[in-house]
Amino acid sequence: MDLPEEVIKKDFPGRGNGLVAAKNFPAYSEIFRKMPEVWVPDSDYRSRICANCLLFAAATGDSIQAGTVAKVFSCGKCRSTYYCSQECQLQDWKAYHKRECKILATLAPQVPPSTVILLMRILLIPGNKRQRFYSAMETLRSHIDDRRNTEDFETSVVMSKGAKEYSGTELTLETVVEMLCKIMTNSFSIPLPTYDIVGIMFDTSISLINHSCDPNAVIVFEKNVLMVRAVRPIRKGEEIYITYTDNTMPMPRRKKALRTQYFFDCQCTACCPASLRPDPRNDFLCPTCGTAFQPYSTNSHTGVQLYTDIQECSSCGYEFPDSPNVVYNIEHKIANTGLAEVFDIENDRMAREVLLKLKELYKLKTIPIYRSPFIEPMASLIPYCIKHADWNMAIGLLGIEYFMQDEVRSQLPEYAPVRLAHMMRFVVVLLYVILDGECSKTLPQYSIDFRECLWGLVVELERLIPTVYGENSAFEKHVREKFKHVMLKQMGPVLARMHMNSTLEKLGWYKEMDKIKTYAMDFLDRV
Ligand SMILES: C[S@@+](CC[C@H](N)C(=O)[O-])C[C@H]1O[C@@H](n2cnc3c(N)ncnc32)[C@H](O)[C@@H]1O
Repeated sequence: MDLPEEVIKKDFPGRGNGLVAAKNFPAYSEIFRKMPEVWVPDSDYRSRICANCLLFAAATGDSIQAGTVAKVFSCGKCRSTYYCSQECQLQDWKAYHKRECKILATLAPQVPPSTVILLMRILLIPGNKRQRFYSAMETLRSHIDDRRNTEDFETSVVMSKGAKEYSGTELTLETVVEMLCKIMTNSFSIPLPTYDIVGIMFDTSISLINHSCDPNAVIVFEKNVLMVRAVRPIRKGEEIYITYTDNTMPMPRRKKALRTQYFFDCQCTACCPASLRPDPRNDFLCPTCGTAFQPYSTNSHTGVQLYTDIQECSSCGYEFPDSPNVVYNIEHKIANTGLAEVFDIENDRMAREVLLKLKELYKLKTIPIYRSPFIEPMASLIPYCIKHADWNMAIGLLGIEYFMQDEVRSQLPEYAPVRLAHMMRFVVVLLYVILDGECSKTLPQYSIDFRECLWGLVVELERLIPTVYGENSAFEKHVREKFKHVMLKQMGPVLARMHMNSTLEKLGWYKEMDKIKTYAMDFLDRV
């Protein structure tokens, strides 16, 4: 394993190997960057992404959002691996594809799951390189014994059998299964700046980064280059942590997800009883005065959560009628809605159902809008609104996300990549609203100047992108180009230049955005 010189491998009791900083890193700085050792696009994106550089060949509808290449073409032999240029094709051919191409061609038109292709790529590594790679994999955790007791283990065995057979490896099935378990424990997904997950990657040094629900680092991608970036100042010798799970979930759900997927009980600063502190991700509210209270305490050694025995609101004295089961009952109501499991809105009926459930939950007044399970379902409704050109609802939901969820949620400082993705989506919707000539028809009673809002959001995005992706990233370039195009088209060159030289405050951007905020709050009351 070639460990970047900015980090040192260290063994930590209870969590195994981890990476520590070899020097001080200021907040927002890059810790290191590297190309992962192996990566594979996800099945859904295979024909829309360059398998080598991971540039996104966008359909017209997507093109506003993602960095674009003109188009991708498929490998003439297997017809299931796509590239944006011959150069990329050649690079991938030499690195991996020449050994897997025949196999994929035989399997066509079926394409194995991306995890199986990744496993095959590893099994097919030739000669000396293979020896080095396998010995770097040696110490990684597989959790194979934990996995044996899970429902999915049979599927893993079937996948391993497939990879063993296709690749013709001489390794035993048991070894291949263990390798797959290592991949499952140590691989990471590849997000675009828009937060679409387009692939899976595996790298023996990145795998060493441990988890915290209060991380000090984040992984982002610029094409096929991975960057580990500090989101807080990190001192020399301090361990580097990223987050493995949806970090917006409340503590019991995070713990459960980590236990099921990664087989450990999280004792980070956000989960540990000794350091348990107010955390908006966990908040419940007093239904009378709206004061937030912390519902959980935890015995993290056994992984058992204990609910705080709440009898009355410490602020207004409201006596909870269902004390001492207040928290349990709220949790029960959340579970009954099934909202926590909503990640995609598949059809109109589902959209209506989700809206109805959101409404019922909101009416209870005990769960804040910035907390799960409001976040995911609301975010999933946004693409649905875009698809149906329901701009009133889209702007209501985006306003809630921008003002009431992203700003309040802990762990989401303004430089969090997901916040940039949300801002980008806001920009896209405002663009549609303006370009469709829908401006005047959208929320006329609030007299919002959507051009002003769009302009301000783009300026904010431009300011924040370098903190997340570094200077001169493709994402920044893309936003700038898009922004210039819109500015020129919508305002004319003279006006556009005037805007560029003014501050957001002078432009009244905040005033216009405030109108969206007011609308979003009204929207909430009407949900
Ligand atoms: C991607 S690996 C990280 C490297 C790992 N520590 C190793 O030695 O191979 C993920 C595994 O590391 C362990 N791990 C990661 N973060 C942890 C944490 N905060 N506490 C305890 N174990 C952790 C878990 O066993 C998890 O399945």
